[in-house]
Amino acid sequence: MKGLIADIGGTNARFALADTNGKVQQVKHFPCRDFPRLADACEAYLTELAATETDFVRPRAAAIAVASPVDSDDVRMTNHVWSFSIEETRRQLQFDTLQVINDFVAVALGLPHLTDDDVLQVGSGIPVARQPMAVLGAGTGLGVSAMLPTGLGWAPLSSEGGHVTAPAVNEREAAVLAVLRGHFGHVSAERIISGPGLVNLSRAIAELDGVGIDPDLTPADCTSRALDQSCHVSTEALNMFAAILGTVAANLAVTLCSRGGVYIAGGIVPRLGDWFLTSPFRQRFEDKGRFGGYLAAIPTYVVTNSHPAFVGLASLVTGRGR
Ligand SMILES: Nc1ncnc2c1ncn2[C@@H]1O[C@H](COP(=O)(O)OP(=O)(O)OP(=O)(O)O)[C@@H](O)[C@H]1O
Repeated sequence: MKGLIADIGGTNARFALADTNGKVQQVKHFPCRDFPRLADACEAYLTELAATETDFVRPRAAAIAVASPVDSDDVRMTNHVWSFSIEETRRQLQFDTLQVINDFVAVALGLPHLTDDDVLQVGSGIPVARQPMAVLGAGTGLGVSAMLPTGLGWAPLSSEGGHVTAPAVNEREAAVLAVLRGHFGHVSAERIISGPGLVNLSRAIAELDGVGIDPDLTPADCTSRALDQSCHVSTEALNMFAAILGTVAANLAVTLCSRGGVYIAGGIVPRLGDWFLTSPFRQRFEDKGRFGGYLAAIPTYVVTNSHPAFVGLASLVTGRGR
């Protein structure tokens, strides 16, 4: 029987079915804000499937990834208003089993299953087998995780690493961070490396330069204006986003000794296409003083598979985890 899998971010709820071989089918996206509760969004997906599939059988098992810490039955989304009890949701949706994990733990679980078709390498470096693999991804927030080798196979790392303090590597970044500190107090990496972070960067740069900025600027506006080079502020914001992502990724790599590679997922970087390959990201990744050579040997990849969390969730719901 197929299992239900879902990846719930701060903006989007994505659902699918996984068959017994881990094949992902019937992918559908819903905006989180259209539903009062997670259970309502799940029910809407199942109702849609029941209406369109002639041989539809309601799944008995589900694995759901959420963009928040999962350390008890009570789950509260970090970047959305939903909160829910896992057990109550299981009963409401009539599942025999409901596993709920952090969304980047799900992405990490999928890393050993990714193929060359699912990733695009940025810069040089060669992965070392059976060494930690790190992943971070900018979307509504900044997710972080890793797969760690153990004597019994791979183990995913639970992490709230998106909330580390944002690093500044030069005077200009320090000036931008000082502006943001004035607004937020503590400036986490997520305040910069995320969709809202792109807007924060643009506002801070405009404030420093004393120039006006579109009050309704969205993250997508910022990237499109940077990519078509129609706005200096957006161009600098996107370059700074890529550079600071490089520093945060390298900090993670040296912290975990992730010689198996560093993977960049999330909804933003894969949309940047070839621009990201020539962005300041990789140069900044290697810019680590005495550890520059260590980092130059570590490969970095953009995850181009559009649903990497589903790869991990499918392995979980079908019991095929490694
Ligand atoms: N073309 C784009 N350029 C930059 N940012 C974008 C673009 N399109 C969407 N975004 C931003 O990406 C964010 C949504 O990211 P994503 O698609 O990963 O959603 P999510 O899974 O709900 O997020 P998360 O898992 O981080 O909570 C929003 O902040 C949105 O404004």
